[in-house]
Amino acid sequence: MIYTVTLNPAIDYVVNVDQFQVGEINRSKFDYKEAGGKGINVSRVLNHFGTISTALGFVGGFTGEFITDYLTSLNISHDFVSLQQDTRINVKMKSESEETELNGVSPEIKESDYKTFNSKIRNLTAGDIVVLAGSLPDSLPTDTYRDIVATLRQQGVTAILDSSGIPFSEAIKAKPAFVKPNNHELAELFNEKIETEQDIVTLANRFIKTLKLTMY
Ligand SMILES: O=P(O)(O)OC[C@@]1(O)O[C@H](CO)[C@@H](O)[C@@H]1O
Repeated sequence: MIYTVTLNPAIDYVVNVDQFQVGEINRSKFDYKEAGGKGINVSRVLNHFGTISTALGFVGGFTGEFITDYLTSLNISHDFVSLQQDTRINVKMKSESEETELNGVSPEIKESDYKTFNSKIRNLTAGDIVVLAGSLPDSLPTDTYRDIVATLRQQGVTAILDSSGIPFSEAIKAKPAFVKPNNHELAELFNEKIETEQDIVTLANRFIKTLKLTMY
């Protein structure tokens, strides 16, 4: 069975304006809301290609309800832990030439919430595949992905990771089966600048060599 984990999901509020102007009233010409967060997006794409997955993570409040209703309407199975505080709202402002994003504050994950989530992770078994994707909520420690990956590996579960910053550099120590750093994440990991395609290749090779991981 495939599972996706979105510890920090969001309602993505996508707003289209002609020319975004800072400090002015910008009027949307077309907008919509959808369930977002990188793990949920993986579940949506898998669903599009007819592959079943279950979305795990945390949702809360009316925004959390929007997310579960949205996934249910697409026939995507989900088993989130319910939080007291609202799931965040991320605003994606699309203008003619560029996109500006404003990602909201994550709700608090209490110790008891995390325990409930962790017991779901501990119930997974050999042969299962888990995609862990996106940022961590502020209330979770930066080694959270590392712990999850280590637990999954012990259980014979394949862990796939797409994250960034310290949570990513910590998690790769637990050796997930697959990772997918983009150019910014690679540069951040090695504290280097990427200016050319060759820089990407060089850092990617260094990454593969030093960490003995598979990269796509
Ligand atoms: O704040 P994070 O977790 O890094 O990213 C969250 C997010 O920006 O990533 C997805 C893909 O862009 C969106 O659906 C969502 O709003």
